Amino acid sequence: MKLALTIAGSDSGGGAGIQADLKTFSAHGIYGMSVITSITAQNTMGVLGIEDISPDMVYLQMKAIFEDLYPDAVKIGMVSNEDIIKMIAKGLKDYNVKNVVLDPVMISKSGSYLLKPQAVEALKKELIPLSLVVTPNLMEAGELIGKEVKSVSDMKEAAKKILDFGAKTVVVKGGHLTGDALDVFYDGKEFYEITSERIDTKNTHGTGCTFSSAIAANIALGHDLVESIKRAKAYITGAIKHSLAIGHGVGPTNHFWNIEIRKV
Ligand SMILES: Nc1ncnc2c1ncn2[C@@H]1O[C@H](COP(=O)(O)OP(=O)(O)OP(=O)(O)O)[C@@H](O)[C@H]1O
Ligand SMILES: Cc1ncc(COP(=O)(O)O)c(N)n1
Repeated sequence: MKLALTIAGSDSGGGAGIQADLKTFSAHGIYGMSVITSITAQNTMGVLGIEDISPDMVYLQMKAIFEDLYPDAVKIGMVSNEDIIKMIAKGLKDYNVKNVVLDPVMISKSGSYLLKPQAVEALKKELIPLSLVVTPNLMEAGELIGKEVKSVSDMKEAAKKILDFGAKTVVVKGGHLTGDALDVFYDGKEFYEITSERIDTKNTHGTGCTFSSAIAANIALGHDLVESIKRAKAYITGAIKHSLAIGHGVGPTNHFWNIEIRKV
């Protein structure tokens, strides 16, 4: 059995964060574990409140996992504040963690800050250098490099700059562009454009969480990075295609679409 860990925030509505990550791990046949950084009261319409977990408790969760159930890959999502970021970086170093997928979550689709704006520098300094792959969307890439990212050539320029912060590789996600859903992967040598059809739906809550945890799941399964990203892209495209029109706002991605039972 392969093991994967998500270090992220809880989404009570089940569409993003820890809940999306664990569903993604399960759908890949992987045993999922979690380190919760923050609890959000959230649904498809928005975030009602956020309560961060203490940095010591974040570290203790990491200790509990790394000293007993060492994961094959780790995904990091919402990290909320500078003290939590520093504690996660300490844990990753103390336990010599290598296969880290960092989704630099900053603002929810509904507009709430999931990372304090003043903590962006800590994220850059402490967590990016410990990551195998960083997966910013257009806005996050822009915040990281201090310049708007609006086109495929901007995405390539951003990927290069993010590599300079110490990431080993980067995927800049183009989910918020128009046209095909095009992401750019850069490994320091080659650029890859990863493209799928754009699905016409408003129900995209949790797409970034699902994509990054699918990359981690495929790494845990033993695939190389390019293959893991390709498989994760196929997975997120299916999860958006079958997304759920539930709740009154932006519905979530769906993880269990391939088994259908129909009375005939
Ligand atoms: N409508 C869509 N159709 C197909 N693929 C999409 C669509 N929207 C996003 N994607 C893909 O989903 C993945 C996640 O990208 P996106 O840019 O939505 O991330 P994100 O903004 O970080 O997500 P989140 O807001 O959940 O954090 C990318 O591979 C992107 O290309
Ligand atoms: C706990 C948590 N983590 C991440 C997201 C980002 O997802 P989205 O941008 O789709 O709202 C979220 N809303 N909540």
